[in-house]
Amino acid sequence: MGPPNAGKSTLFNRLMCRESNRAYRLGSDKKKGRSIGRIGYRNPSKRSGGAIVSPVAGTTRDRRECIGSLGGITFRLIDTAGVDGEKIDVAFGKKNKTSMEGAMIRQTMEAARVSDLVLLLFDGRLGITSDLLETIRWLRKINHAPKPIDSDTDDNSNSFQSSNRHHHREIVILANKLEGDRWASMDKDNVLDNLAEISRAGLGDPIPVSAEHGDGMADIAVLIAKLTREKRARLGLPEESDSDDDGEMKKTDNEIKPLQLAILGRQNVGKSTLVNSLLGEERVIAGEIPGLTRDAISVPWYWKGKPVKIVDTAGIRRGAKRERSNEIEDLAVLDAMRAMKLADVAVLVLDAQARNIQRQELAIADSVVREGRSLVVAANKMDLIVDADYTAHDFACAVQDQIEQRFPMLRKTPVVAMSSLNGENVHKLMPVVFKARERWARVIPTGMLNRWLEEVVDEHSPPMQQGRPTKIKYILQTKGRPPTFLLFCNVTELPIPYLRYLTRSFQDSFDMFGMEVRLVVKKSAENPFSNKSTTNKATGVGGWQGRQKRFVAGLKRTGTPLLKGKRTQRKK
Ligand SMILES: Nc1nc2c(ncn2[C@@H]2O[C@H](COP(=O)(O)OP(=O)(O)OP(=O)(O)O)[C@@H](O)[C@H]2O)c(=O)[nH]1
Ligand SMILES: Nc1nc2c(ncn2[C@@H]2O[C@H](COP(=O)(O)OP(=O)(O)OP(=O)(O)O)[C@@H](O)[C@H]2O)c(=O)[nH]1
Repeated sequence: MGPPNAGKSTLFNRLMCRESNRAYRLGSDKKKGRSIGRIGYRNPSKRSGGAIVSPVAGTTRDRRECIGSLGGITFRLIDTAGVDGEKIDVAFGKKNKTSMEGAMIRQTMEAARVSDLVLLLFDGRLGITSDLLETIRWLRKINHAPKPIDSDTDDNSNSFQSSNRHHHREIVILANKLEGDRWASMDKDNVLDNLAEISRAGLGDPIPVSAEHGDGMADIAVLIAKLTREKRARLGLPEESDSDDDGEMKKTDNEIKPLQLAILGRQNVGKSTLVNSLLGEERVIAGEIPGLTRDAISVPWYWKGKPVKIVDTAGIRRGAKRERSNEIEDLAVLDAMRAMKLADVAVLVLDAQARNIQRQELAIADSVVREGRSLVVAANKMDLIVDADYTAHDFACAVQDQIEQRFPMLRKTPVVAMSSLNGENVHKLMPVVFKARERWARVIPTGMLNRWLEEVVDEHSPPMQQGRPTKIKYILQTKGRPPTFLLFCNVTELPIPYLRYLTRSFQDSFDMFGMEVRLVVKKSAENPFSNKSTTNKATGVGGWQGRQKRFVAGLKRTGTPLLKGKRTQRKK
């Protein structure tokens, strides 16, 4: 926490535990920049997955959370928006400001409320400013506010119930940007003049640190270790052993994997409003200013007892519409695309007032399926459609038609028409999302697949190639998420229209809409399971039955037996 531009996000990124925050375990930004496809961004920047860092004051808006780690201790880490005099006036009701200012301070206040330790950062090179002093006064006031039921016991639910238990938060002041010997060599008059004020606040001397260079992290580590020990003693927990936190992490790994849900769309279509409506609280900042959301905010949540990680993302404008020099917007789009790549299901939010799906939205839909994610469309702001002849159903059909024209494989993509602002039909979204994930991850029994193949080939056989009949002998699912199949044929390729026919028929038969169905053609002289000579003489198990057994066992074990096998062979 601290004034704008103090280096809070830089410190957040430094303390972020990349191991535990899997969302950030991808390769280099440069590499991902290439695969983003049509949406693209101009500046991959130096950042690799944390909060957006920029010299522009007021970059961070939402409260961003992750698991932090320092000195072997893991903890919940929160980045907040910069606090200045104006926002504090808003907080105390002295000034009526835009909903954005008010929402920013509410989010920051909530972060302070749920924390055991507040690291109050300021730019040590500037000395102590009036903004910092005001922030200190404000923090002292909220320091004695009730703390919610211990966040340790409530980490995943995100529902901070209030308790009457008063809790003292430790506030520590960090003088940032003092790398190397800057602190020792700087003229501290300005700082010392104001130290008395800080002392009066009972906050002790500032600790010189450099978030960018990592100086002073040992001091923060000692502080966190001390607080952790104290908290354990308070809660009556045994002394921490070295492996304790690792154990906790492993336990979390083994729990049911949450559904990763990314909320995507153009600016101002109502993504944040939808997230808040689903969560039933003002968790992210929503408002009429376009481009309000910047960081992709991931919120753990339970829907009907099922874990979900919902990610609100920045609105995506077409590259051409973005200002050339707007690095923050580029970074925000990059973050949104990263969230999409990690999602199981992506909800594309549209503004129903536009009547037609926009080119940019089609580009987002295209990126979602190219990345192998499952797509659901939310037609928002239906309350603003006053035309009685134009119903939610009409809109849903129009959207489906337009998507189909551009991307035939995306026909019948599920569309939910709703109004996030008044909550109408919002409850219909999550069942559709869960169904979409279930289908996307589905593994279809080989027998069922081959019966389907026989039927479709009987109905419409593949065209001859080079005067010879084309034979599709067998089909196997090599992978789910997205569904991927291997077609064993007597040719290396099947004509695209025929592949389309197979895909359409497959989608109709297995109800797999809103995702790419990947059909890979493999030339094979024989049906892979008809070779009886593979019988193991020792066990007597073999032929196609043995192969199929091993295949199914492999599929259960890894989900991608064939691809894995290939990879291993290459490595050798
Ligand atoms: N020299 C130096 N610069 C730093 C250090 N920490 C952060 N910065 C720079 O300060 C600028 C602001 O950093 P941010 O982390 O975005 O600051 P913030 O407090 O999150 O800013 P807001 O989002 O505006 O509240 C960036 O240009 C950083 O590179 C540091 O330790 N030393
Ligand atoms: N009438 C109406 N207004 C809505 C609805 N959903 C959102 N809004 C309004 O649309 C505006 C934008 O909402 P946000 O939720 O901030 O939109 P966003 O897509 O997150 O915007 P960015 O942060 O710019 O990407 C706000 O003024 C909302 O009140 C809706 O269902 N009906």
